[in-house]
Amino acid sequence: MYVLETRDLYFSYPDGTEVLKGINFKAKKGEMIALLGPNGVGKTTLFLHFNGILKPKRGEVLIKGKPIRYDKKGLMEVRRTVGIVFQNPDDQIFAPTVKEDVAFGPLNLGLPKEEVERRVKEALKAVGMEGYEDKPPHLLSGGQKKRVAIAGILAMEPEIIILDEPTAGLDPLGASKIMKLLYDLNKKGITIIISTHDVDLVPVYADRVYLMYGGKILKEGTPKDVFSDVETIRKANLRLPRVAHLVEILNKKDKKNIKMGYTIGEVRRNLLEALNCDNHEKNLGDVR
Ligand SMILES: Nc1ncnc2c1ncn2[C@@H]1O[C@H](COP(=O)(O)OP(=O)(O)OP(=O)(O)O)[C@@H](O)[C@H]1O
Repeated sequence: MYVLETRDLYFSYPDGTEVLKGINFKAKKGEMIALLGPNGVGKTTLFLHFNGILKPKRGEVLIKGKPIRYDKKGLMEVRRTVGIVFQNPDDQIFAPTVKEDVAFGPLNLGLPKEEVERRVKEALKAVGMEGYEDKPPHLLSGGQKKRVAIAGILAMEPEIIILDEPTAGLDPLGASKIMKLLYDLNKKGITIIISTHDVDLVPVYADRVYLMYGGKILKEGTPKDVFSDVETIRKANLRLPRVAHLVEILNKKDKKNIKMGYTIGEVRRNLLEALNCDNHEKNLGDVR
């Protein structure tokens, strides 16, 4: 059984813009999935279907095998299981202080005060924002706001967290830190689904990739499955990860024969192999 599934999903906005054209998407418990696609292909629109904010024109969305019910009770149930972190934290954070903001969701669930306090404390700890409890969110940096938005969702203790372009607008260090945080949350068992057009980050963190273009899924599989189909990647106006592009150039232009890789770790290992370095295995550690 899948924790989240869409079957032949179609959606158009009221102005007639047809955005989703038959999307079949499946997430297994504990997976870290990247929905990869350039601007405007419908990633956000698809995500808004994952917890019932938008209702499909045709097809269905299933959470843990059950179709979403779009009445108040059904939507409450879905939102306990699936949390969404929007692209712009300002769309999500509105309370006067960080702790009130993170407490908002659990309070709405009607949980006792002590339980809310426990969840707020744990969520802020998980995102590394302890000590900011009384700070007004509008005084935080972009990266800190993103963390608070994630904490607000974590405090709901969802099984699935959907993040719309979690690294957008962050500097390289901030982006890596957010991805590391998501990686750690995923290792604790939370299913994570992110949308992104950052092709360098995807192979490092994702177990599986959906490549979206023109309201359709063009390809699905492991990062290796998806990125080895260079033609489809380019058709979707994306590119290979930089390190894979380097291997492509070395093989094509310099007539080398280096095994392809998609992360720095993989390419480093493959280059060392090609250079016949005999001691590389024990020095490499994590090949991501
Ligand atoms: N409320 C709306 N009414 C009409 N059209 C909309 C609305 N919201 C989005 N669209 C259109 O739907 C299409 C898909 O938008 P969406 O935001 O889902 O794409 P995206 O892949 O998330 O893009 P990005 O990577 O830029 O965030 C775009 O053509 C957009 O202009």
